Amino acid sequence: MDSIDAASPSYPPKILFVDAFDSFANNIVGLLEECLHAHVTLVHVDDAKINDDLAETLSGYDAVVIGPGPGHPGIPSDVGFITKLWEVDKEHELPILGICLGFQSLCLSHGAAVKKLPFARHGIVTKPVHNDTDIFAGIGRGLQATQYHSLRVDLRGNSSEVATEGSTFWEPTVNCPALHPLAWDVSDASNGPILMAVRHSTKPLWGVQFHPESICTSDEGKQLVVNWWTSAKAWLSERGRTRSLHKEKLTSSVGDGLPPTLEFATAGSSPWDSPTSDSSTSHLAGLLRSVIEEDDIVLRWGRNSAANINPTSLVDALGHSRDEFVLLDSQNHPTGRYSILGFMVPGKTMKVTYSVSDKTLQYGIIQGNMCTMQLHSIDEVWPMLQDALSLHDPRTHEMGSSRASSSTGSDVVSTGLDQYVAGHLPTESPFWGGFMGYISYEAGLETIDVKPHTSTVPDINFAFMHRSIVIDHQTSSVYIQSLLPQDWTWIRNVEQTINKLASQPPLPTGGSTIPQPSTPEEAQENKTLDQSLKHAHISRPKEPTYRAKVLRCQDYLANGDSYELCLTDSTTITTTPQPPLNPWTLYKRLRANNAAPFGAFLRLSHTTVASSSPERFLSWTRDGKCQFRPIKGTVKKTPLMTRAHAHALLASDKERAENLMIVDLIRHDLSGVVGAANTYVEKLMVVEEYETVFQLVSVIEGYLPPHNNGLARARASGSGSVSGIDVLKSSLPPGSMTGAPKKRSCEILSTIEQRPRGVYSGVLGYLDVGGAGDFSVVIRTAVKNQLDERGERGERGDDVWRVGAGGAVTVLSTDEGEFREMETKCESVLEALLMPRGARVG
Ligand SMILES: C=C(O[C@@H]1C=C(C(=O)O)C=C[C@H]1O)C(=O)O
Ligand SMILES: NC(=O)CC[C@H](N)C(=O)O
Repeated sequence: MDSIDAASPSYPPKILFVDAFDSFANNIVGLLEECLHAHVTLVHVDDAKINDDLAETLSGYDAVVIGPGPGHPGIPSDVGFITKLWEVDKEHELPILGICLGFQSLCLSHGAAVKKLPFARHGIVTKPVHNDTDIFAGIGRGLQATQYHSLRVDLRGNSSEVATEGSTFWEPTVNCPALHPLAWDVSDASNGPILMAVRHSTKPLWGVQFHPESICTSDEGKQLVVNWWTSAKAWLSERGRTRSLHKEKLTSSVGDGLPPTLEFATAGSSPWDSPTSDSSTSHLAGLLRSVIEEDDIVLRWGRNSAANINPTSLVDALGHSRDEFVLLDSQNHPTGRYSILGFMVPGKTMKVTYSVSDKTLQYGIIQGNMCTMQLHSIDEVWPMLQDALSLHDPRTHEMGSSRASSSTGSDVVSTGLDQYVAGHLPTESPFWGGFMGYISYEAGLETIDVKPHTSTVPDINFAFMHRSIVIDHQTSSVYIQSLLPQDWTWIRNVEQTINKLASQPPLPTGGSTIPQPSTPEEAQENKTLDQSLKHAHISRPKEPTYRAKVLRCQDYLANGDSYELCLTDSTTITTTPQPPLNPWTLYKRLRANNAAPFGAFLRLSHTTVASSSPERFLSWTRDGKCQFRPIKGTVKKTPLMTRAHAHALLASDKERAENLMIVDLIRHDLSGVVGAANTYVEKLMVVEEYETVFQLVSVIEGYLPPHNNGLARARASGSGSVSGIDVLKSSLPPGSMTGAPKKRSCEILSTIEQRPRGVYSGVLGYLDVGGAGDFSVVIRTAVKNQLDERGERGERGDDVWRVGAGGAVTVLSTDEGEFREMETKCESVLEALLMPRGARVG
């Protein structure tokens, strides 16, 4: 058998990373890659193959790192095969570093007790004391370390008689003679000293309770990892330990490779009865592509450079307000630069929906037959969407075009329109056409293998928009765009409408300075809206019930099952059929009273969404720059709440801890796809001001690696190069709506909330044919589903709107405080919907 000298400096270490389903694992992998240039293989604690053949697996590695995780090291399902690692025979022994749960498991297996802390430490940054030896050598006093734990290691074990043994901090106890304490947290008198690190006296085993990979752990965390590997290498060379080369790879399991079965919902002949002959193209993508008979995919577009148009006025002026359409409506914030409208075209637009509960995909061109496809999982949806987008990328066709005309490609003018601009696409426009719609929270749950409650709304709900209008509020430009052949008439009509609107006095744009409705029609619309809302029945979450749920969350937190739980609840507004409530008028009122950078109106496949979200989930540009903007930390605006006071409140341990946990979680989500080397935190916890609240916001960014970057690709999906859609699907549901670790937190929330969240807590936005995307987190939003649970219209025709709201529960929360926070968020929507336009104060 070939072997190599693992201790030789010329070989990068091969490290087996054992993940206990934590949401920080990829950050640790990144740290090992960065500090040690290590090749890291990530496996999960429940990996049956490794469990059965541990010794054999270990022979292919130089060292093992055991990561953090939810739960208790004494619970077999929480730690899986970790416990076996402490018992491997001498021949297969390897250096091991245990982090948090890994550390606790090491100590538990060597005689320590693991107990609940009186006050759990989640997202808290401490300065551990250490005596500068072993893996702490040369680290000095500068170490700041993030803690994420509810449990503590007690080297005195459970026995009270030995409580006085090991009375010095730095010596082993009678119970754990093999464990040498290396560091302590003595910052919190109510908890007393908490053990922060140990090493084994004879075996190459180390453990740390804190998280060296956290964004708030100082650079000394990296030094600690380097020190560990130096000691590990010394042990390996002393042992003459070599790893065998034929064990280089552990392959992850792949699907069964069966194609999905295709059925048609409607009997009889369909123009698309058979899937496309090109097997690399899905039927969905082929069907959509067949709408455009031309050979070339071309974006016809024009720009009006002098019109900062109100998008809602444009919808009204174009006469679309009662149709199905999607508006992404940005107001009042630098992040809300673009508003985007996507319109449906009979016989052309494709609708796509996916349902998590029966795993069916439905798609078809509107006014044509719908196809139903039974899928094995949601994983099959993404490549179909990707395919459809790629087939419509105008860049792949533009160069071969012979009909190039305008050399400027700029303003639409009244002559020369019957040509298209080739070789010159509007690169400043972030969307050229493509899918617009949402992905529900439950769809996100399916991606992380958590059983969802059955929801009545479609879980993926998109339409492929050939026609779109992009308004750049920063430059006051409007892009009118169509991927349909010979669509200049539409473009010209829109242009004329815009010119007409631009020549009118400006309409209100939102915010507290809004005047009363300016046109008689609008006044009438609002009057009718007031009448239908007058008899609306509002059912809010009950305070005692919600507060009890907060306390239940805190029980889970205290037990170590989660570090943060984003608890939510739902308020319903039921309106009577007469007079019918016009959702579009309702939305216009919402945006006027609660202006937001990621507002949206969507009417698509039986679902209506009126959103005033302040939060971007994820955006990515065509050249691959990804951005997450999680919000965590909320302070209500009142006349007495100054900016300075809000800053002070948002600088508290509680708010910063909430935010930190999500930043680390999102670094993990993003780096799992693009690699840690391409992931960075652009802004850490800055205060932003919105219509009714101050929020604490962080910005995490990264770059999609160039095509065929093996490392990132291998971790993402195992095939092809990575795209923004890979980042999107790997980051659902949004971390700011779940808590950390994501999977366990979602399972807990599902048992506490006992209902689906639906569109709320999902993401809403677009996937562009040129490869860009932008999605908000669906919060501060009202959602109406036209159908009841049986998929039928309710008997009396009542409309039920749901407004979800919640907040992150940590051990530092109070049940009353959390109830008030949920109420504040919910009321920001309810008041905006129910209050006459412009009546908001403060
Ligand atoms: C849960 C909601 O908001 C989320 C929770 C926040 C928090 O805990 O501070 C802030 C913004 C959102 O990520 C909501 O608005 O309903
Ligand atoms: N981050 C962790 O690994 C946490 C370990 C354990 N679940 C605790 O809460 O103490």
